[in-house]
Amino acid sequence: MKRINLIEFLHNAIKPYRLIFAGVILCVGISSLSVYGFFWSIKYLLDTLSECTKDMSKIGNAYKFSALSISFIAAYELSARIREYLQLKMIPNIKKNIIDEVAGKTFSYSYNFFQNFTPTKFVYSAFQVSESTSDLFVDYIVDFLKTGFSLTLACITLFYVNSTLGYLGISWILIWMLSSVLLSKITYSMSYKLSDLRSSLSAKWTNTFDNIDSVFVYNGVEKELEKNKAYSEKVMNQDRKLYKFILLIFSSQSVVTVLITIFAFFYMLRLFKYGLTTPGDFMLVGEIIHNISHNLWEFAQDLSWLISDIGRIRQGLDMAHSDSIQRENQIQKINFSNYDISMQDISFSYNDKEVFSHDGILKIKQGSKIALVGSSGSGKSTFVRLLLGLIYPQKGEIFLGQNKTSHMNEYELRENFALIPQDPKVFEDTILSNIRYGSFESTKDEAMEASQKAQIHDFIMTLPKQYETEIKNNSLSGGQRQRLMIARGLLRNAKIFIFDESTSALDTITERDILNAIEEIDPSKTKFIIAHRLYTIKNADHILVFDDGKIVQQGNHESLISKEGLYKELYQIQTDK
Ligand SMILES: Nc1ncnc2c1ncn2[C@@H]1O[C@H](COP(=O)(O)OP(=O)(O)OP(=O)(O)O)[C@@H](O)[C@H]1O
Repeated sequence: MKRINLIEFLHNAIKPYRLIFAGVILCVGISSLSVYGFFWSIKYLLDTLSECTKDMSKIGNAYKFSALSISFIAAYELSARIREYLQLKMIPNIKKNIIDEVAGKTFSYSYNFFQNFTPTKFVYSAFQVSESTSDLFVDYIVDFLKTGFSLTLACITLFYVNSTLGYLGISWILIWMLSSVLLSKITYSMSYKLSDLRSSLSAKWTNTFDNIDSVFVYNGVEKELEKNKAYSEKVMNQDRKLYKFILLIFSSQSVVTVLITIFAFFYMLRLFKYGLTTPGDFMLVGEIIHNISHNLWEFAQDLSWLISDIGRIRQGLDMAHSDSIQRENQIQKINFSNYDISMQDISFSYNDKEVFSHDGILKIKQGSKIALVGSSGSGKSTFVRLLLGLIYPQKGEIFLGQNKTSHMNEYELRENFALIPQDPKVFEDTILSNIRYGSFESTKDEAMEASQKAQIHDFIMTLPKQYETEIKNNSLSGGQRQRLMIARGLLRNAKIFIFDESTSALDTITERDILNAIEEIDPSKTKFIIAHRLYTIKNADHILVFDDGKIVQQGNHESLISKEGLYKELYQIQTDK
């Protein structure tokens, strides 16, 4: 697993805006120079005014320095506003791109990743990455640049006034920065942990809401509140720890600032006493000390928040990259003369625990109707996921036509399938969009035809906006969702249909009608039907009986019922014969 490189990630985010970013840097430089230009012109104004107390003929110079001071203020304001305008052109776009990039990366993960992840934790972390990354650009990069320019100019000015003060300034800045950087390592690990705790807390809340029926029916509100409170306390403690630490750093830095200010003022007074400084120099040094102190504070604060943000970004990126199974096979050109399926010496395991295997060759002819039966957890869905290329066997090969599925492009492989899942969920969109998900190019008439076959059309026509009605999972019954999925599947021009327990939530009459609709699907299409109710698959061409991750029996209904075995046992239990 390759960790996402943070620097590369930030560099990619800023790359398209190089020119604007260069403009921002230029504006920051002009602003800093204007501030110091202002300080210098005020120094000369002050010195000229003090000479004017003796000789009024120099008042013309005072006007010149006043005009210069005003120009520096104007230059500062102008460059600051241009910088903000440039940031406006850049920041919202960077934020959007980062959200898009995180979303795009998500879909490159394997199906296994989605089976095991917690959506809220992921979404929370992804948004943290986006927000924190844009903060990096808005607040920190610009602020650090400002601080860098300002402190450099401050040191140059101090050296010009007095070299002792210059060395004092440099030492102060270096010690402060070094200690801030060293201490920030501790802040970083604290922030990383805090971000992880926060995203886990939101995942806990979602889990509670996912179980809302049980929470209400089993009077679990108190228990849920308690559970979540325990977690929010953990978050609070970690938060407090971080704040305490930052306060400690800042307090020690405050002491240093006061000591240095005392020294600088007494030292300047001494120089003044011996006529070595002018009132203008005094004002200049006072301004610079104030400026250095202000900039160092900004630096320390920015650094602590920057480190917190980097902790958040790192945690989000690590989480987004916790994928483990990736395909390494070469993608090859595909070629179909038929859509027969075959498997050879297959074995698939989750975390080293084998959940499906088949020794030897299993062949399924194009156009056959295959039933998969067996108890819960026996491996039927795993078998289907292997066919769909959602997971890949650690051992053995699956062929579609003459092509190894592991060597096929995933999109090209899945184009051949329509899946009607066991636990249907809808997109929060219109009914029509949900059905047309089966084929984005299909027309409304085709979607309506599929809905009729799936026995859902009449229901749709009773809705206020019919096919344009917006739906949510909770606004449809389980059976309605199942029929919607069947319509979606029928709309796809697939070669292989997989019906995973797709009539389990339907009443007997609707179930019969749907089974008839399945019968009517083009006979050249292969159909897999996973069913617990064996009467629904009696007329299948071939029945595969699963037990404990293996196909333990196969044949048609008559042949299976005529011999002792799991199928006969299950059939007898269900029919009471
Ligand atoms: N993501 C996963 N991680 C670990 N084990 C898994 C995962 N998904 C499924 N399993 C395990 O694989 C085994 C086979 O599961 P599978 O879903 O294929 O069974 P099934 O026959 O389809 O069951 P059902 O009829 O209840 O849907 C089970 O023991 C299950 O616990």
